[in-house]
Amino acid sequence: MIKVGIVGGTGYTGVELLRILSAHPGAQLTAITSRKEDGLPVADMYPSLRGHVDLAFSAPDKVDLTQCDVVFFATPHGVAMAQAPTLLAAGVKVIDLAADFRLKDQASFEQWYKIPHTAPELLERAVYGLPELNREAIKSATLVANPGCYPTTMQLGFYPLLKAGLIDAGNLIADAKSGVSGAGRKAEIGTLFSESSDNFKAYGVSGHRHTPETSAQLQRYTDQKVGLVFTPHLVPMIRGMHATLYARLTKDIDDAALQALFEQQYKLDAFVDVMPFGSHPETRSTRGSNMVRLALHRPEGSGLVVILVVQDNLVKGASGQAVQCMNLMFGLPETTGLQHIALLP
Ligand SMILES: NC(=O)C1=CN([C@@H]2O[C@H](COP(=O)(O)OP(=O)(O)OC[C@H]3O[C@@H](n4cnc5c(N)ncnc54)[C@H](OP(=O)(O)O)[C@@H]3O)[C@@H](O)[C@H]2O)C=CC1
Ligand SMILES: CC(=O)N[C@@H](CCC(=O)OP(=O)(O)O)C(=O)O
Repeated sequence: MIKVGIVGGTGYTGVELLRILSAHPGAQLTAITSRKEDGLPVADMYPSLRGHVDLAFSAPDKVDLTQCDVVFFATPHGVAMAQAPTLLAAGVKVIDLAADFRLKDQASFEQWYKIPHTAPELLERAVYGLPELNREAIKSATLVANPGCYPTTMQLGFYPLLKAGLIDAGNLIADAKSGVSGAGRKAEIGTLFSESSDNFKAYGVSGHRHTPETSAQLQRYTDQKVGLVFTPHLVPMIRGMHATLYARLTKDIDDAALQALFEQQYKLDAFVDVMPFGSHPETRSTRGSNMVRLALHRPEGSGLVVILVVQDNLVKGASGQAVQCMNLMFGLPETTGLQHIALLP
């Protein structure tokens, strides 16, 4: 059994890790930290886990995480970089759900995240944890940078077209919407019920930190200079993410060939569903599951291809993807513990 530690077990991605890992046949939950809930049984805070998780939260300084085989950081940016060096030196694998190791360039990290990077020597060692595009590297990784939720949708949608050289990489547009759980469990005015329900707004329009993350990753797959305009929006739902991606086609290709390109690309990927051409994937078709569903469209006379991508921001956008990486890092079948079917309605 893989001994698992979770730093930040009370947050939304932390409890999602608990939900998935408590039913994972190869994982043994060993330590779960919280600074505020030290000593509280996990199931007292989250009754859905009664009978499944019999551990209590521990203050981070009271647990020896070096006894674990892998530690997940479900914490704000800056926490994993402080603790990863010690854990890695002790032979513990680390999966960070935050952004500490996603950008290879320290200056870019510090510019976008507004905190100093305290472990820049680990940036090269970190492997970007998007299995569909980086599977082999993840298998031998000791430090994984789990992608952001929006970047997962953008990369999986644009990648086949970029790799095939079919689009103008300098003019990619992503218009994306997230449920409010994307902002985490911490108290903030913008996520109050009376602010976020019955309301709809864009944010981060002039610059969001997921733009440099996505551009840097997409740049690996094309010789053209990637240019991306990304606009996130907050929608009044709890879970779910919908990205509408636009790209200009630079080569002649018919609808059937476009569809075949995506089907061929993802035919071995259990968690990417290429829906029939012209479909309209719904966020609820991924709710609680590790699936990404996508569909292609060609608006009449526009010269554009539109890719619709949906996922659950807390599962494929965060904790499910992190467990998918863990499975690869420990030589388990990639789908282990991740085959939940989405909740409907
Ligand atoms: N929500 C989402 O959809 C996604 C989130 N992410 C990223 O995952 C990370 C976690 O997100 P989320 O679960 O939403 O966040 P939450 O705010 O819901 O939870 C944060 C957790 O971290 C703990 N924590 C906070 N500060 C510290 C600290 N200094 N040291 C140790 N533990 C700390 C908190 O518990 P306590 O205060 O008790 O210690 C809490 O358990 C973030 O970096 C986020 O950007 C990535 C993809 C999607
Ligand atoms: C709705 C909402 O607020 N979403 C978050 C993204 C969550 C995520 O993926 O975060 P990290 O890159 O920080 O890990 C945001 O836009 O900041």
